[in-house]
Amino acid sequence: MLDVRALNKVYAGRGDPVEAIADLSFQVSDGELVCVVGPSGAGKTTLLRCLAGLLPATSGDVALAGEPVTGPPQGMAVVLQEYGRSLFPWMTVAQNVELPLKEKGVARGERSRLVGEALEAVGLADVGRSYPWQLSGGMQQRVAIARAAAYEPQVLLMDEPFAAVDAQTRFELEDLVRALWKGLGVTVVFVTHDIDEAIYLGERVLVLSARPTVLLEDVRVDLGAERDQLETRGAPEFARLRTHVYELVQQAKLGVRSLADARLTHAG
Ligand SMILES: Nc1ncnc2c1ncn2[C@@H]1O[C@H](COP(=O)(O)OP(=O)(O)OP(=O)(O)O)[C@@H](O)[C@H]1O
Repeated sequence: MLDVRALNKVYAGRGDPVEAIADLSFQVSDGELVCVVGPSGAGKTTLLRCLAGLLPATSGDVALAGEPVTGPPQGMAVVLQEYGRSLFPWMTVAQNVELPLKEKGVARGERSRLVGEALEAVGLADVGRSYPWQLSGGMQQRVAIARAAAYEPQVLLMDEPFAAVDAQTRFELEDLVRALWKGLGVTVVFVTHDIDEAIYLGERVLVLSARPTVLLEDVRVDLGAERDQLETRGAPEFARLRTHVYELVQQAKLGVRSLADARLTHAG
């Protein structure tokens, strides 16, 4: 579904050029949920923006379902951290969710059905007529997720979407993403700086090096399809994965740029 080959991104501004991404190649299959972690400034947001067609690559290719991504493709939806800025305050919740469907050319009756279903799916069936600013931060982020879900994208890109909500809400939203992912069969790429979140959510975790970014390891997460905040996070395999990914990120911060060079003190 997503094919990233030899992606390189250099920001060439007025000052010295900044090489954010050195060389990244990976694939995401149809219906997979892949998380991306790495040290701060590792180029995670840059990668997501290149995937979304919001930023041109300096070299290399990104393809969505075999088609090169040269601008924002129809089949993608993006959810960002700053829900406050991604919803229009003068539109009701339902109008916010409906807007991309209008732009897509979906007929009125179908739009109303999709908006209703999406708000229902995120547990906000009752607030369609409210305005975003009347809702809590967690609820606003649910609206942003409902808007992405209603659009029925092939690929959903999420950039630290839960960084600004409290821990309790964050757990609920993580379970919502897993439920929507399963329900919609959508392909998800989820960027986070939170290692536990990446492991809890993902089927794979891509661990990035520090800038300029390369892929340190593509870690497979075998925690089963059904995940539970208490049970899954308490499982020995979760602890093993967390230790492994934590060590990799620490090594990345020290400048390690390949798995072969990483000094991992814990087995596995
Ligand atoms: N528009 C820009 N012009 C120049 N440099 C930029 C620009 N945007 C990002 N960078 C630089 O590219 C590098 C990667 O930034 P990016 O925001 O992608 O990292 P990140 O991994 O998402 O960071 P964080 O985890 O802190 O959110 C950083 O060194 C950043 O300063």
